Amino acid sequence: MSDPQQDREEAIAEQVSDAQLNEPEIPGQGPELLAPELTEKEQRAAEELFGDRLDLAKQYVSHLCSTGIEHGLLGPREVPIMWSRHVLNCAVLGPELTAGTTVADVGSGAGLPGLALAIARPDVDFILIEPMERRVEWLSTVVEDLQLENVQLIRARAEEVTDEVMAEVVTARAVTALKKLLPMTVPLLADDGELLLIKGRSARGEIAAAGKSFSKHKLAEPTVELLGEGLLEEPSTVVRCRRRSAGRR
Ligand SMILES: C[S@@+](CC[C@H](N)C(=O)[O-])C[C@H]1O[C@@H](n2cnc3c(N)ncnc32)[C@H](O)[C@@H]1O
Repeated sequence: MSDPQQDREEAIAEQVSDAQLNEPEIPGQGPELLAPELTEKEQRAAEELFGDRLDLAKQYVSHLCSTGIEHGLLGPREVPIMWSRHVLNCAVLGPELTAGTTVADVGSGAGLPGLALAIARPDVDFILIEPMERRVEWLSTVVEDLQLENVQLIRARAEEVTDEVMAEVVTARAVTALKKLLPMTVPLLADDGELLLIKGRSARGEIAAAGKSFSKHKLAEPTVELLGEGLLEEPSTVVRCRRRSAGRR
């Protein structure tokens, strides 16, 4: 039987895929649309997660809702839910990060979660890995416009940069199912590093389907956590998993 939540997640992944490029604009909702107003609840969450960098987050959302849609990175239907479903949903990982560490975000697309987190956590360095030229160009424009000094962009597939990227945390959202995602993300992790993978209710099913992949990749048992409970209308489901350090392998 199909899982409605999983169906919805797949729909989001599709909406942010290239197919969206060819989708006709919804009448009256063209790329000229400004960023949506925050609801009261979103405002509270955004203030807590972005603090004094909320204006930067608003600029990012404006980019997503205008040039991001023009460039086909997201679909116009995402505009009303840009804060809740996308930016806040990603920014809830911010408090989980440690100052002075490096985070690699695999398959950043429109910067989710990488850019949302780089805005929320200027004390953490981010490496955004994205193979598609058009997306990297857009990311580069936004990083420059927002003057983010803690972001490095790499145009490549994650598998191509295992020799140059080593991060304490690797993030990913809507890239692929865990079984395929582990071989893409684990080689970028430092010893004792941690995967923080934004998933939906399909998380436990994906963990089961990944079977022995976790131990094969020298990972500890994964946990499924809800982040942003009480803060977001819909908390984010995150699969957290630590790489065992060399001494403990
Ligand atoms: C559906 S989009 C999701 C984008 C973004 N993470 C989000 O949640 O909106 C998947 C992204 O993963 C990228 N991608 C696919 N395979 C990849 C790989 N092997 N290494 C890095 N990125 C990859 C695609 O180019 C695309 O931008």
